[in-house]
Amino acid sequence: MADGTQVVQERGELSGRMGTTEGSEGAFIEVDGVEKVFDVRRRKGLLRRERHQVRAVDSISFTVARGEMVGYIGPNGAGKSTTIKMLTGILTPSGGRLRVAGIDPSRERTRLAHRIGVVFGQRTTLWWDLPLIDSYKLMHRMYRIPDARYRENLARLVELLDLGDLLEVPVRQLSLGQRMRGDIAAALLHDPEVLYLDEPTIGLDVVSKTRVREFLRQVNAERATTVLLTTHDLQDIEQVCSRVMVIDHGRLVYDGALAGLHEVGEGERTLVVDLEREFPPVEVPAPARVVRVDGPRQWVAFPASEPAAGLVTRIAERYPLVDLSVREPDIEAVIAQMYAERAGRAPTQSS
Ligand SMILES: Nc1ncnc2c1ncn2[C@@H]1O[C@H](COP(=O)(O)OP(=O)(O)OP(=O)(O)O)[C@@H](O)[C@H]1O
Repeated sequence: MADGTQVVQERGELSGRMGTTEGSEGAFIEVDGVEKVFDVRRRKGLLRRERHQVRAVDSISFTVARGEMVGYIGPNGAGKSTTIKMLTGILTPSGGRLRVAGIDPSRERTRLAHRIGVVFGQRTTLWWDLPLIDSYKLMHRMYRIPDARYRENLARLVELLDLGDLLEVPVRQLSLGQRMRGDIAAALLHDPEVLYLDEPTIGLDVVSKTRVREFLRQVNAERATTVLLTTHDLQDIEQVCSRVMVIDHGRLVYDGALAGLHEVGEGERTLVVDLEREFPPVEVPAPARVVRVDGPRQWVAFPASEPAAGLVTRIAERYPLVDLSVREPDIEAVIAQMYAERAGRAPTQSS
C-alpha cells in the first residue's frame, strides 16, 4: 500500500493511518463520526405504508486541510451527495460532528454560504431565462460582494473560463459545457474558501472537461481554494486531485493517494464462514488471511482472481463449518469498471 493511504478492508475496520491531512487543528473541513439516517415510508400493498430507515452516511470521519484538492467517489447511492449536502448545511447530520472553517454548517448556513461555493453538475444555480451576466449581477448583490472585488473576480473568471462571448446569452441557450463554465464562475464570484463540485464534468465533451480541470488546478494554485470533487470520471481525480476518498454504502472505505486505488482495484473477495463455535482465526494459506472474527463468524479475504473452492475445502476439513458465503468486492468492481471505461474498453454494464 502506498504511503499516506488508509484502506478499510472490511466495512468499519481501519487498517493503516492516513498521512495526507493535517491534524484536526489545521483542518479546514472536519468530519467526525458523521451519520445521516433518512426515515422513509414505503408503500406495502394498496393501503399500508411501512416505515424504515436508510443509513445514507454511516459514521464517517475525515479532515481536509486548507488548499487540498480531494476527490470523493463511490457507486450510485453510496452517500456522496448526502455528505456534500451536510457540508453545505442543506441537510442536518443525524449524528457526529461537522465543521467547515470552524462553522457548524446546519446551524449557521447563511454565514457559511459566504465562504463556500457549490456546483451541482446536474442542476444550475443560474437564472434560466436571464442572460448569464444578470445572474452574476444578482449574485453580486446576494453575497454583498464589494464592487471592486466583484469586477476584479468577474474579469478574471471570464478570462479563465472564456465566457466573454456568452455573457449576454440567456442561460437556457448555452450548451452544457458553456453552462457548466458559467456555473463554476458563479460559484467562485464571492471568493469562497472551499468549492464543492458534484459531477462538474458530467456530459461534457473532452475539450470542455479538460478546460474545467485546468481551471480548477489554476484557481487552486492562485487562491488556495480547497476543493472537494465528486465524480464518476476518474480522470477528473487523476488530473485535479492529490487525494481520493471512496465511500461505499455510507462508509469511507479508502482515503489516500490515487495510486493506492490501483491496488485496491485489483481486488479481493471475502469468504464469510460460520463455524459451530468460536475459534481463534482459522489457518489459511497466504495470501488469504482472516480480517475479522466475531464470535463463531470469521471473514477471510482472498484474491478475487482465485476460486473460493480450495479455501472452503481447507476450512471444512479442519473446522466444523456450518455455513458460508462469498462477498464480491463491491467497490473494487466499481473502480475496475471506471478504469476499464477510461482505458476505452467496452463497459461491462450500463450505468
Ligand atoms: N431525501 C432522502 N430521503 C430518503 N433517502 C434518501 C434521501 N436522499 C438520499 N437518500 C438515500 O440515501 C442513499 C445515499 O444517497 P446519495 O444521493 O447521497 O448517494 P450518491 O453517492 O450521491 O449517489 P449518486 O452517485 O447516484 O448521486 C441512497 O440510498 C438514497 O436513496
